[in-house]
Amino acid sequence: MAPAAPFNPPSADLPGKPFVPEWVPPPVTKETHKFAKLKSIELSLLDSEDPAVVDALIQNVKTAIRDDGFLFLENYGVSLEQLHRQFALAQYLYYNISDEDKDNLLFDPETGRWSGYKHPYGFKRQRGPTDGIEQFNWYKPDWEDINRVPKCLHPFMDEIESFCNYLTKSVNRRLLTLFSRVLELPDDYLWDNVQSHGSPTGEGYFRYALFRPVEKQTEEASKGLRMHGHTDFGLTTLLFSVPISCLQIWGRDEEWYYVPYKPGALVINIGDTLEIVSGGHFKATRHRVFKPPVDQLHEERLSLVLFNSSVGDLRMAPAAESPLIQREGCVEEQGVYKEFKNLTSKGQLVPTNRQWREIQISTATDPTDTVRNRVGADQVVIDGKVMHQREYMGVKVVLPV
Ligand SMILES: O=C(O)CCC(=O)C(=O)O
Ligand SMILES: [Fe+2]
Repeated sequence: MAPAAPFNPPSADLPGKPFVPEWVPPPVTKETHKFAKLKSIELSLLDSEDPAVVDALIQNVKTAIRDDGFLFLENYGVSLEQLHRQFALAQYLYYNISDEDKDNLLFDPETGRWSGYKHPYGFKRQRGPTDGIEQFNWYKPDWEDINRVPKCLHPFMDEIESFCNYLTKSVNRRLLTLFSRVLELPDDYLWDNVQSHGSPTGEGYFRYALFRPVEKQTEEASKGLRMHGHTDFGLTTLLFSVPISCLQIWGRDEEWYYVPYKPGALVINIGDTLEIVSGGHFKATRHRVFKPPVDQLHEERLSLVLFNSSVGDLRMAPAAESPLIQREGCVEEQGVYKEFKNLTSKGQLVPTNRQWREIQISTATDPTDTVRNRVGADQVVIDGKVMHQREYMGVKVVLPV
């Protein structure tokens, strides 16, 4: 393939841009116990003129996503300095956002759209117990109307928008090429038929999140959980590897493992859509956010995330044209693909992508909710393990706690 152009953002020093203090990565944990060993993929190898190199790359991707459902992505075209500038902007946001913007731009997740500012009092618009998580999320309307963005970020929207355009239209597009090739489909199959378009994040969204250390009361109520075990509902999620270790991944041995810090790397999650479109060959990544190891308990954690979403009106189904699926059939051992297949085989319509996304956002529960998070309410015991069980539009979702 023609070599992909590296990220070339607008300058940080244009006239009128306020000074933004550097982001200094906090110290890495000394803890090594219960850390995952993730496979790492170099995206730049897709440009190689040697077909053997490209074949080996596709094989590596295939193994990583079929075995683990997650991988590290490196050499994708954004330098560490460019990335740290985005973390500096996220940090700047939380030092400078006004109370007026916090009120005016407050999210309303009950609409199914997690757009705007999330206060640190839980996942509902009304304030609940403190969870210490602040977020700003850009959806399509937030890209189109500057008044939906905190004022302190207005001078930097050129950089933020160009970052998201690069992540979506270069990094994610190349990533989808790798996945299309694993399915033995044309390079742009997933990009053209499944990925949503029309804004810097399509119908997906981009997030600047800040996790502050929590009080004892919050920690006790949530048992250290900051976000429930879940799978992302979209196509792929691009998470930036961060020094404060809170993100955990559910291993094949049914234990949680922290994702280690790899400076500059992206952690790639497979979303529900990709599990379904691949007929279960790719597993949606089961992950959660948990308190960090003891030596990081008092640190603030910034997290930047790009959620790539499939076309909203699409009813997800396996890509029947995939030679891999035709040859090997679908893989039904677990997960959302199996549940969708059950519905289809009963002659029922599966949710559209937008419905699937919006129902989960609008009914999200808090890790601090001691009424919902117990056996008999949202939890069940399966084979001696406590699992979180929800049902969305007739689709049962069972996830590790
Ligand atoms: O902040 C993180 O590392 C993960 C967040 C996450 O999983 C999500 O928002 O879906
Ligand atoms: Fe997630």
